[in-house]
Amino acid sequence: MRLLAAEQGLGPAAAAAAVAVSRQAWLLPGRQLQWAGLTSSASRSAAAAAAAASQSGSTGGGGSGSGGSSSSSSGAKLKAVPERIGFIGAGQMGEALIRGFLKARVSSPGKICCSVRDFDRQDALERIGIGSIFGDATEGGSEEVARFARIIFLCTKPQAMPEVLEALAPHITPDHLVVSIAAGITLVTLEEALGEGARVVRVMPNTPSLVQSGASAFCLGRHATQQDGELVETLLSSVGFCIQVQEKQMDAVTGLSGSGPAFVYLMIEALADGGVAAGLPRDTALALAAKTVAGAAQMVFSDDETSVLGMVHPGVLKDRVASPAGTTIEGLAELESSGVRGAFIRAVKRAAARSKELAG
Ligand SMILES: NC(=O)C1=CN([C@@H]2O[C@H](COP(=O)(O)OP(=O)(O)OC[C@H]3O[C@@H](n4cnc5c(N)ncnc54)[C@H](O)[C@@H]3O)[C@@H](O)[C@H]2O)C=CC1
Ligand SMILES: O=C(O)[C@@H]1CCC=N1
Repeated sequence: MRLLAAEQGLGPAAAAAAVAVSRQAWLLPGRQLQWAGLTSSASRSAAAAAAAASQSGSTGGGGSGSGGSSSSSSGAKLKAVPERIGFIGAGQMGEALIRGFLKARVSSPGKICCSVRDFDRQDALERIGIGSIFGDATEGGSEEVARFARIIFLCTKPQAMPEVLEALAPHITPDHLVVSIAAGITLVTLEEALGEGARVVRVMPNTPSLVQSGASAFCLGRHATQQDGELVETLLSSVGFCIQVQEKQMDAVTGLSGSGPAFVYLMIEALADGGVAAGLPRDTALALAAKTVAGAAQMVFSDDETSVLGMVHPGVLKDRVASPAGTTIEGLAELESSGVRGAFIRAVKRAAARSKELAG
């Protein structure tokens, strides 16, 4: 059994560092995950997640420097990506990624271009310093993006993808890497639309990427190289946790971590409502609710004698909160009798099923 840092006579800072080191040792790169369905790169990503959680709030700093290295959300040094990056569509998720990349300094405004359809998007991008803003992707924008950038993120709605892919296809060369974040749109659809040999990666990010706390999964197309995978991993790791999965798992990822932030916001809102109902002012209730959710999530990545792969089972943590004949068990009983557990399971399954439907 490992000695706790405190038992070794270390102060709080050294103790924290020792815990981080022991966690990293537990999650050494290359350590094989035992869980089914996760690829080997998952072990690197799980280590990043554990480290990220142990350093909550660390973001790699603001600003928009270029070149050199940057910090991932885990605090690890990342190389800034030298390739120019294009975005086709920059709404909620596209802008979250752009802002996240800039905050992490993995790219810089001069190395990013966007094709946008609306004036409000153009204004929003200009405000964060993006200078190369082209028009609608179906009206010349995609050609300009392909000329400017070697990595092209497709960030339009799935329903808009057929026309976007059709407009982009003639301009894709073997030098381009195309990264789609569209829910449901499969690698085969992307590859067939973009033409033989197109290097494609399918990603499912989520909006907390904006604050370097994203959770993303990706899978590689037939012609994407290992370097392409590493490049995408570098970009996604700069804005949070990232894991490589098999494509057949992407709908489940979409239902869980893609849509999941909305489910959690609903939970935070409801918790805050409960606080108000119990007598708290709204702002106090909301702050307590959100901090409770963030802290509870962080605890899953804490290191103790029960942790596996840097994670403590939430059931163990739940039991530690609930005192015999106390307050928590009363609340838990209410949640269970209301079917909340089943509701979350069904919500993820339904969102995953919708992702599959979007494939067409
Ligand atoms: N919102 C989220 O939390 C997540 C979204 N996604 C995926 O990201 C994609 C975008 O979703 P959102 O950002 O939520 O949608 P959004 O509607 O906020 O953004 C899409 C943007 O694409 C633009 N657009 C549409 N057609 C265009 C064209 N021909 N040329 C240039 N721009 C065009 C729209 O004007 C809009 O600004 C979707 O495919 C979705 O499945 C993936 C993960 C999470
Ligand atoms: O709601 C949607 O369809 C997108 C995909 C995942 C999150 N938002």
